[in-house]
Amino acid sequence: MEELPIRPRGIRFQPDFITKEHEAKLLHIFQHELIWPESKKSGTRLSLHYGYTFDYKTFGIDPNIPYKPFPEWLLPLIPKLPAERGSEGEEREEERLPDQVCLQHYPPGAGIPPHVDTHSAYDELCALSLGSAVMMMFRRRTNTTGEEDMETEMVDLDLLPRSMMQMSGESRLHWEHGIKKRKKDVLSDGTVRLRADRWSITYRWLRPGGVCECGDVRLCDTAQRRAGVEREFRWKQEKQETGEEGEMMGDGVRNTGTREGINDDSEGKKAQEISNENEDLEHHQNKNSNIELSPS
Ligand SMILES: O=C(O)CCC(=O)C(=O)O
Ligand SMILES: [Fe+2]
Repeated sequence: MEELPIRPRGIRFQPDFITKEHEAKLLHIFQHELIWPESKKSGTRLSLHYGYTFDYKTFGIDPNIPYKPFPEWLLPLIPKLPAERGSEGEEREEERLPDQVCLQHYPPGAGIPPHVDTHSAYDELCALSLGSAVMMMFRRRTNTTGEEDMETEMVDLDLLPRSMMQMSGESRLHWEHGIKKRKKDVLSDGTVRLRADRWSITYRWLRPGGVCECGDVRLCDTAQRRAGVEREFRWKQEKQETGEEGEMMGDGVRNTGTREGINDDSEGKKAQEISNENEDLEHHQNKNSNIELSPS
C-alpha cells in the first residue's frame, strides 16, 4: 500500500483492492444474506462484528464472549500489512490476522462522529470501502497559544469504492477521523456528488500490552489516564470549543472524541450485532465508567 503524500502523514491507500465483480458479489451477500440488527431510526449506520469482542474492563478482549470466526466472504478481504507496520515502530509478526473486524452499512446521509479509535486497545487500523464513495474528514486540533485558542485543521479524503486504507502514525494517533451526516459530498473541483449506500469493513489489531506511549493527552486514553484527566473533561471541553452537537455528532452522543473501539455488549445479548446509535452511546458511557479501572 502506498502512503499518500498528504497531511496527515501515515495514510496508506490502495485503490481497487478488489474488482467490481467481486464487490458486486459482496454487496449481494450484505444485502440478501446477512442478518443486520434492527435500525431504531431509519438512515442510521449499522454494524456487524467478527473476531474478538472488546472488554472495557481490561481494555483487552472479553474472554466470556466467544470468538466469532471470520465468514468465508471475509477471508479474501483481509489486508496484509508490512512487517514493519505499527505506529511506534515495534516489531510485529508478519501477516497476523486482525483481532476484530467490523462491517458497517451507511445508508445515504449516515455518518460517523469524529473520533480516534482507542489508542490503548488497538494499534493498526485498516478500512475497505464498498458501494458508494464517501468523503472522510480528518481533523486535528492544536492548542496554539492557550486553552481558549484552538486551531483546527481539516483534510478531506475521498474514500473510493473498493479502496483499502490504512491509518498509521500521525493519521492514526494524532488526528480524528469521521464522516459527516449528509446526503452529498462536494469534491475538490466543486462537483457535488450524491451519496448512495456504502459499506465499510474496519480491521483492528489489538495493541500488545494495551498501553499507548504517544503521550497525546487530547486524543490518547493512556495519556489521559496517566494525566488524571477528569472523566467528563474531554467532551465538556469539546463542546466549549466548538459548540458542536450538530452534523458530525448526530449518532446519539454528544462527543466521541475518543470513541471506544467497538462492540460493548457485556451482557452477552446480541453480542456482535448492535446498532451504532446505541453503540456510540455505550462506548461513551463505558469509557467514563471504566477509565480508572484499566491497568496501567
Ligand atoms: O467507515 C469507515 O470507513 C471508517 C469507520 C471508522 O472509522 C470506524 O469504524 O472506526
Ligand atoms: Fe475509526
